[in-house]
Amino acid sequence: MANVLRNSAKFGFSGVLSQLSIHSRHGRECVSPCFSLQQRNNSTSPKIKVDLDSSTGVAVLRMQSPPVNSLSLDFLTEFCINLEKLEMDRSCRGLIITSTLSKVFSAGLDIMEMYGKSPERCGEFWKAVQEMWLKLYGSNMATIAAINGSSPAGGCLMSIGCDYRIMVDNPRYSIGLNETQLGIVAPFWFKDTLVNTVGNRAAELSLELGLLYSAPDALKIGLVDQLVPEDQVLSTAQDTMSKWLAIPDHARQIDQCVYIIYNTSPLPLDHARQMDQCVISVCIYYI
Ligand SMILES: CC/C=C\CC/C=C/CC(=O)SCCNC(=O)CCNC(=O)[C@H](O)C(C)(C)COP(=O)(O)OP(=O)(O)OC[C@H]1O[C@@H](n2cnc3c(N)ncnc32)[C@H](O)[C@@H]1OP(=O)(O)O
Repeated sequence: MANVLRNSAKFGFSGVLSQLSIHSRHGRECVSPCFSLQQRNNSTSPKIKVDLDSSTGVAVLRMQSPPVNSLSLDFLTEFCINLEKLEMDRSCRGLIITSTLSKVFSAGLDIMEMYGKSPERCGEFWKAVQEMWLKLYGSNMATIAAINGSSPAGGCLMSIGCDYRIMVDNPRYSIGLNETQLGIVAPFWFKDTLVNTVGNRAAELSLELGLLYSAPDALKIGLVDQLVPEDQVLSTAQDTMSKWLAIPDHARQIDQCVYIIYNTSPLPLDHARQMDQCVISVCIYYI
C-alpha cells in the first residue's frame, strides 16, 4: 500500500504538473545514482551559494548578489539552475532560501531589466520570472523562506512561493506586493499566490494599496508564519524543516498536488503563460 501511495505520489504529482505544462518536471525516480552523487557537491555560482547537507537532506540556498539581491535575468537563470539541480538530487528533500546580505532578503525584480530593453529581452526576462515561480511553487522539496531582511514585490513573491515563511522580528524589515505604489500592477498569478496565502480581503487591500508590511504586521495577516530574532532565523528554519521532513514525502506531495489542482493560478497552462508574457513584455517595453 505504501508503495502504491508512493508511486501515485511520484507519478500523480509529476503527471499533474505535466498536464499543467510546468516545465520543471523533476523525475527524481529516473535519476541515475552516478548523477545523484555528483549533485551532492555543494555549489557556488556568483550570485547564489548552495550547501547541501546529505545527512539531513536539507539544502540552504543563499542569495549573495549585492547590493539588494535584485532578480535580474542572470540571477533568475542561476536560481533556476540551482533549483533544478537540487530537484534532481534524490538526497535532497528540503530547501531553505535565505540571503547573505544584511537587511535585505530580495528587492524583487531588477528594475534595470524593465527599462529600455528590446521586446525580445523583455520576453526572455519575464519567462525567467515565470520559471522561478513555477519551479519554486511546483517543487517536490519542502521549501522554507528564511527572510532575514526586507522582501518587497518579487522578493515577496519568492517567499510566498515557498511552503513556509520565517521572518526576522524586526519592524524595519518589510514585505509585500507593493507594485501599485510603483505605478505598475502585480500580474494575476502574483495575486493568486497572495490570495492563497492571506485570503481574499487581505490580498485585495494589500494589492490595491501596494502595502508593505513590517515583520509584526506581516505575521498578523498571515503573510509570514513565524517571527524570530535575527540570529535564530536559520536555526529555526532548520528545526522547522525537520518537522516538515518527518512527514513522508509522498503524503506531503500528494497534499500539495491537490492544493495545486484546486488553488493554483492558470499560469502553468501554456496559453495563460504566453498571454501573461505578451502583456508584461509590452508593458515593460512602453515604460
Ligand atoms: C511594467 C511591468 C509590469 C509588471 C511587473 C510587475 C512586477 C513587479 C515586481 C517587482 O519586483 S518590481 C521591483 C520592486 N522593487 C522594489 O520596489 C524595491 C525597491 N527597493 C527598496 O525598497 C530598497 O532598495 C530595499 C528595501 C530593498 C533596500 O533598501 P536599502 O538597504 O536602504 O538600499 P537602497 O534603497 O539604498 O538600495 C541600494 C542600491 O540597490 C538599488 N536597488 C534597490 N532596489 C532595486 C531593484 N529592485 N532593482 C535594481 N536595483 C535596486 C538601489 O538603486 C541602490 O543602488 P545605488 O546604485 O543607488 O546604490
